[in-house]
Amino acid sequence: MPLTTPKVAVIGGGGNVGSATAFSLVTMKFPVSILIVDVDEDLARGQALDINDAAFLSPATCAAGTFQEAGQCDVIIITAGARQRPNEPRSELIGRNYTIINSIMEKMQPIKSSAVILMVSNPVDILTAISQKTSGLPKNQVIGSGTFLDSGRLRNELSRILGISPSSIHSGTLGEHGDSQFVGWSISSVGGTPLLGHPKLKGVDLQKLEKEVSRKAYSIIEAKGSTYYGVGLHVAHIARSILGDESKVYPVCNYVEEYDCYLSVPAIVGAHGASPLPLRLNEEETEKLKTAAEKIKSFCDMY
Ligand SMILES: NC(=O)C1=CN([C@@H]2O[C@H](COP(=O)(O)OP(=O)(O)OC[C@H]3O[C@@H](n4cnc5c(N)ncnc54)[C@H](O)[C@@H]3O)[C@@H](O)[C@H]2O)C=CC1
Ligand SMILES: CC(=O)C(=O)O
Repeated sequence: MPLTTPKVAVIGGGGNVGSATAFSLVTMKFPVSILIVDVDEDLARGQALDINDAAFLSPATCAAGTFQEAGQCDVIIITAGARQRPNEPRSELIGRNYTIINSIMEKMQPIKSSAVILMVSNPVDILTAISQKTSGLPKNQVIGSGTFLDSGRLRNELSRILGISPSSIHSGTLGEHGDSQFVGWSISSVGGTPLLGHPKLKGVDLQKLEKEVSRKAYSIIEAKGSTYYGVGLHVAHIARSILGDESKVYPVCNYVEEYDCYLSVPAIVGAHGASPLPLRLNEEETEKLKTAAEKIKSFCDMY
């Protein structure tokens, strides 16, 4: 346990995802000082006051702050920027969010050398890569929420089919937090047994299931305009694993040397940021991962 209370900044914390993340951190009941930063300072102040009312029942505290203060936090969560319109792919947000993310990186300088940046804004894989370059932090200290949320969605669906708790199903979505994401079926298991042999999966259209999981955000955005509760809690769990150096394994967007690219594969998440685990996918899935890496790299090359 650190001797001083760790500090987390949520940049864009005035918005839906940022405030849901800050609120989730408070409900997780560990000591943390949360700083809400937003270009809309009134909104940031209002969210901080509201969330701090909830923090009364938790060891966490929440206040509004500046970009400079955010640069000195232990974990810097970035949720600022535009969100998708109905039916819009995440990758189309790059034009709107590239400038925003660069301006945030500039305003935070000098960034604390041991800080971990946790990107959430979309397109998350591309913005993670870009913010690593502009922040000047080592590659392992800049990560994105990646496909952790998609993996949660997948495990919820599998839980419904199998009648097994989602936390006991080891399966995940990999690659891009976007339309090219895919399920690592060949490395999925339950109770130490390969998932694909499970009798309750017989007759289940796995391709359809995979598609529904990858389209879940579109369905939510169509119905209510944006997604935020699910991502907020997933991001809070990633932040806690970093702050507490918990070494949890999550499929986050992290730098994978083999592909010279940021993309989601299972990684150990701790105070150092993230380090990818060796991955043994089958041939077809390896091809899908390569395709995802090429797609992400081709976008990054344009910026
Ligand atoms: N990675 C993931 O799994 C998910 C990512 N997202 C992404 O999160 C981002 C935010 O979405 P929402 O919270 O729904 O949008 P929102 O519009 O509710 O909030 C965005 C916030 O960013 C602030 N902002 C804009 N420019 C800024 C700047 N230069 N500096 C500081 N703050 C700035 C705005 O004032 C606003 O408060 C979007 O890019 C969205 O696509 C959303 C859900 C899941
Ligand atoms: C919006 C988004 O990226 C999601 O909910 O997956």
